[in-house]
Amino acid sequence: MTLIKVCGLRLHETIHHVGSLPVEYVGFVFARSKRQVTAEEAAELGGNLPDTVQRVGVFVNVDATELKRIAETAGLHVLQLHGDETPEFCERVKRETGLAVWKAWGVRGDQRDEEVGAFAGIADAVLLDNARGGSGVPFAWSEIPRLRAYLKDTKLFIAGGLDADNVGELVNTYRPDGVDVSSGVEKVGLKDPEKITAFVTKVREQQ
Ligand SMILES: O=C(O)c1ccccc1NCC(=O)[C@H](O)[C@H](O)COP(=O)(O)O
Repeated sequence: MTLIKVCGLRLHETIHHVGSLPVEYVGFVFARSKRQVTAEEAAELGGNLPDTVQRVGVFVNVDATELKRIAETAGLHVLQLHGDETPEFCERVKRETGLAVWKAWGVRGDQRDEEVGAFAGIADAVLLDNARGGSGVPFAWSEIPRLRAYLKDTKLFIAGGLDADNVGELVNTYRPDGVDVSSGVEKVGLKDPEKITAFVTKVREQQ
């Protein structure tokens, strides 16, 4: 089964809707973004989710002490690190928080793509994304098999410009462990319940 994460949630109505769907993860963005929430807001929003849905915090280059503080306040299960965090930092944060750590990797970003292999066996998952998080733009999916080979058994999530129209092809062709969506389930900057349902339905149809 393909795991599904819906990211960038900010409103109670959307949380209720996502909580009623077969979705495994919701993401709260703590990085500077139009989707940014505070730890307190995330705690309140996340408190309305069923226990089956794990809460993922999205961070860019935040120090370990602040990560811990936000994770505890917001009740996070997973830390998604979207900046220049090293494998050593991921390992330390995992040890100190006891939480799962996902490393986001901007395909064809500042680092050589081969370096993603350094996170294999350290991060609980690697999330391949466009060079900039939350951009709504896909990267070249033809890169997926090559990058996956560096990751060995580490879980692979795909993000970046996914929507109900293209996720079926992605899942069918590349069989990632999980998919992550944000812009593709929005309408005029807000999460759209119909688009979220269409996305989840499309992913589940591929099983
Ligand atoms: O969503 C943001 O605004 C954001 C800002 C800074 C760093 C990461 C961010 N999002 C991370 C995510 O997990 C998104 O779901 C992922 O990048 C996919 O976004 P999209 O292309 O909009 O579907």
